[in-house]
Amino acid sequence: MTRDEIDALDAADPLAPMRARFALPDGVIYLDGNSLGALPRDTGAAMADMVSRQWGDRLIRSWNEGWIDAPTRLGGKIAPLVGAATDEVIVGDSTSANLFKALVAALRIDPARRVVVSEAGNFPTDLHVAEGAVACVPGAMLKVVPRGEVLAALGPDTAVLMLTHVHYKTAERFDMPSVTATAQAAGAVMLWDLSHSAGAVAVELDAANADLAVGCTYKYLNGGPGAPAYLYVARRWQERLASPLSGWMGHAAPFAFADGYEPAPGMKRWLAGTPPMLAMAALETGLDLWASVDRAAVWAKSAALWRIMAAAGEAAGLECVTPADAAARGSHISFRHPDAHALTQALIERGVIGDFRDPDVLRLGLTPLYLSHRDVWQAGEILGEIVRSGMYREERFGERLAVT
Ligand SMILES: Cc1ncc(COP(=O)(O)O)c(C=O)c1O
Ligand SMILES: Nc1c(O)cccc1C(=O)C[C@H](N)C(=O)O
Repeated sequence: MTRDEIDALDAADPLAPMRARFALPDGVIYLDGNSLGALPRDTGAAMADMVSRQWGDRLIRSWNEGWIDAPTRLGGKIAPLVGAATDEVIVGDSTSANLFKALVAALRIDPARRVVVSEAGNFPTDLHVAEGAVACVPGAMLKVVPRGEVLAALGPDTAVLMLTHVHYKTAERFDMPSVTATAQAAGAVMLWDLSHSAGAVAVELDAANADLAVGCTYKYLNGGPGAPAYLYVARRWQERLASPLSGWMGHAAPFAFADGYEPAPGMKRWLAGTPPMLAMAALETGLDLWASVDRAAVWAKSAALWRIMAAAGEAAGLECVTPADAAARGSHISFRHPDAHALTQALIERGVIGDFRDPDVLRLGLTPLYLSHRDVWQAGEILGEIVRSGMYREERFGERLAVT
């Protein structure tokens, strides 16, 4: 595509005004919003209000002035982004902790079903937490198989199929309705990790008849580093499942201060301890940005941005490991290259921030809310220059960073 054609796409982009809602540094093209989303401009003021007024002035009274309901209120704001009803999503804890709660709860449904099935190469925390969860349930075990074998691995002993909807490394996307239906036909509960999906691609949990889902909010939802995660439990399961982390905030009457635990009705039972209100304030600002956004325009722009970067990668002779079919991928693009780490570092030196995923993947996140078509095109031009010139082989790009 020519630069004029790219600029015409920006001129017609209904999401173009959203960019001004983010504080992005000058001289940077940020292609890592799939790891840590950009800072919304309103977040600073919202945090200042949280600290000075809500905490400083209102003190403990703030719990009755919006704090105590934050987990369900924010869950309700995430619900439309994942195709759920507002009373099916709650915000709290990390994705890792929510995975644990969901897995143990699902393993307790039927003592004859003791196996958690997942994909080799799933995001590490999913597999690590599953290891820990099965160790807490007598007789339970984890079966990790290659991606193409997950459905064949389901059997009469399967309790849960746990998959990440959009793969963190390759951006491959599972077909949620058909995979869910296959898992359920085998008698298993389906647990989706939506960390790379929500705010990136259309997700319809209720329409897919999903059972359980988790996801993080610091990527496409722009909640800030370590922002609280969310948990979805389909309505039909809500009174049948209970959290193994039975903390007081999930009690039916926390302020009755009872000795015995009685789970709250609905989603509140999945809460454990006190919600982190400073982090909740930042997250709510990120979520509120989505209220006025035409989601169909986001999914369409994601596909358009992807095509621009795919063309640049192809022109540079890079091997793309992300599916070309828009329905079979998320909103990032990954290239395999033996010097992917050095390429990532060389790009960062030129102002294009992407990331490296071990052992050989250069990963570029394409966030439709704040990237223009021109940004992605320009990043593609820079990528081409770096590859063709071979400058990424220079010694200074050889040093491995602790966090990539
Ligand atoms: C698929 C997936 N699950 C989970 C996580 C992270 O979980 P946590 O927020 O608990 O670190 C990530 C990214 O960090 C992820 O990509
Ligand atoms: N959560 C992260 C962190 O605390 C440090 C560095 C990266 C992350 C990430 O979120 C990684 C991300 N989930 C990934 O897909 O690679």
